Amino acid sequence: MAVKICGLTRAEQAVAIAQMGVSALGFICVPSSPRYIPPPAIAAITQQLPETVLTVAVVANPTLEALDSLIHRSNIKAVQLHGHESPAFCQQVQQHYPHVQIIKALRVKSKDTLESIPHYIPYVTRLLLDAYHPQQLGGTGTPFDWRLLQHLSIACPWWLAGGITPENCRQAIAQTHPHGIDLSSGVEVSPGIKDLGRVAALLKALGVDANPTPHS
Ligand SMILES: O=C(O)c1ccccc1N[C@@H]1O[C@H](COP(=O)(O)O)[C@@H](O)[C@H]1O
Repeated sequence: MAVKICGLTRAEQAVAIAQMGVSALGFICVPSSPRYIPPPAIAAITQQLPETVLTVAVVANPTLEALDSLIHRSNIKAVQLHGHESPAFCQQVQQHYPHVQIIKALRVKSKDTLESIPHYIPYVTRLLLDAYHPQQLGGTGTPFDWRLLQHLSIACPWWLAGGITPENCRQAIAQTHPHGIDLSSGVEVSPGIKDLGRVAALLKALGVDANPTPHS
């Protein structure tokens, strides 16, 4: 089970959370977010992380030029497209950056959202199914109706997001069977500041072992 903790803004927290055994760390590059962190600050953090951690830049409706600048300045391994990006745009990103993993987030409003999934599959590394909120792109702290995923077979790796917490993570996984989970506000003290005790509680609930020590 992959575990991504998103919305990091502090190097010491990113390093500590990586050492706790998470698979991926996310950095919000959407300027309107209270968790926004600029690309040079991301680069300063990612260079301190173990190679094994997937570093993810979260963007919304970027141009290819903006993505180019972000990828070169932030030293990340994956982009999370969290806006209204089309399958054709994902294909362009894939062609331009074959070495960068593509995570396409779909904000699940109804069953109709899920009908677009097959169109994205050829162009993404994995999908992320997050909650829909009319005013917020992400980091809402609200789960969507997981029953919408019942009887749905998704033919590519996918992660579940939206309101996951240490308390509900096991139920979320049991009900939806994702390949990974992604949390932000459920393990936070305040936007961008993580609660390491809650991250530890999450990993304990999931039975994830801390990394061995080479990076400590
Ligand atoms: O966290 C944000 O501020 C944010 C802003 C813009 C796009 C995505 C954002 N966060 C993503 O939201 C989900 C889940 O968050 P939560 O656990 O419900 O708080 C996660 O994928 C973040 O990458």
